Amino acid sequence: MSGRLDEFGLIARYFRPLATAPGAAGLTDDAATIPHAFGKELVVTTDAVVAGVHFFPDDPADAVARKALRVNLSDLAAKGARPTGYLVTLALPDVWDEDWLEAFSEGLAIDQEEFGVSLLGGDTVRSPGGLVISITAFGHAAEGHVPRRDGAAPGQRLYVTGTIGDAALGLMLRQDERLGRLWDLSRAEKEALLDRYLLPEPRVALASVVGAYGTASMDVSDGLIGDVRKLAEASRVGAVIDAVRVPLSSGVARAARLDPPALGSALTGGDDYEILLAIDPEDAEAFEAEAISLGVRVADIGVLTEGSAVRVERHGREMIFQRGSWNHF
Ligand SMILES: Nc1ncnc2c1ncn2[C@@H]1O[C@H](COP(=O)(O)OP(=O)(O)O)[C@@H](O)[C@H]1O
Ligand SMILES: Cc1ncc(C[n+]2csc(CCOP(=O)(O)OP(=O)(O)O)c2C)c(N)n1
Ligand SMILES: [Mg+2]
Ligand SMILES: [Mg+2]
Ligand SMILES: [Mg+2]
Repeated sequence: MSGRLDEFGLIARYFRPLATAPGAAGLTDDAATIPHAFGKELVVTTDAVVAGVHFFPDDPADAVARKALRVNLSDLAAKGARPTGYLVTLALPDVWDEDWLEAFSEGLAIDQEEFGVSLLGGDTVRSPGGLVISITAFGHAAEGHVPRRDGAAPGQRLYVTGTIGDAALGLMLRQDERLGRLWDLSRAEKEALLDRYLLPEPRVALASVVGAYGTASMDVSDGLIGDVRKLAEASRVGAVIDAVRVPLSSGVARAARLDPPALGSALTGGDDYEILLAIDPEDAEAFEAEAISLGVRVADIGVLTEGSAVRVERHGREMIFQRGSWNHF
């Protein structure tokens, strides 16, 4: 069905109701404003999601919208920032559907409520190719408490939040449903993996704790092993990761037992949107206690070392990976 609304009708109907912040000017102006917050740092990030690359073209529109927003909130949380607002650029295929757009804007509305953010503006254009959604998100962090990727030092511990590999195995299940039998997954485990792929859970609740304790931090989007390498390289350190300590959900743990290559996929597949951070050993106990009090599971998966080698061990043996993480090219 071809759209009946024109560009501006579409913006007014589906996006204006989301522009709740005064600085968004009801989406009737050339630019938005963000008020200054004393003692805070304005943190900004952008990530695009593309049909066929980051999600399946037939994924529900509300989930696509929420994924596009959440991958950005994940980057903010990794920098110790709570989100405040965001811009959306929507490149819509020639043929679009009002039901799709309505579900898309409803998805954004749900997450605006959940994470306390407002739409600030954006752009809507026609795409002769596939659907592309680019979001730029803004957040505030306490001044001087924005952990970068380059702050880790030898002797510090490496922590990761949540569980790793659910989304990557969820994606593999989407691509080949027979894997569900090979991995002997229950219905609930299968659903959990598929859900994690469809809808990441950014660790927004942990932002201030990450800012307070992280000496270096990043979110895990491309794959744990490759992302550890990025953090280690930025910090000019090496690392030893104990694969046995990497937290796995019950579905991923069983898949890894029954089908050993699934462990490699979990550790390198990406789409986790968990936070990887370095912590001074003296702060480890306090950090763990604060994370637990916020309901976020954190696990010590290894140590940062002198040098530049990133080694992954399992029961004392080195694990070798063909690829440590996703790469677009
Ligand atoms: N086209 C671009 N123009 C400017 N900066 C870019 C571009 N693409 C990526 N970057 C920057 O390169 C760095 C790495 O990007 P990326 O791997 O996408 O980070 P993340 O995984 O946190 O989204 C980031 O600082 C990002 O802002
Ligand atoms: C249909 C589909 N195929 C493959 C993937 C796997 N995948 C695509 S991009 C990506 C990495 C994360 O995306 P990227 O654009 O690199 O985000 P960033 O690292 O910039 O946050 C992964 C694991 C997917 N999510 N969906
Ligand atoms: Mg990016
Ligand atoms: Mg990131
Ligand atoms: Mg990436």
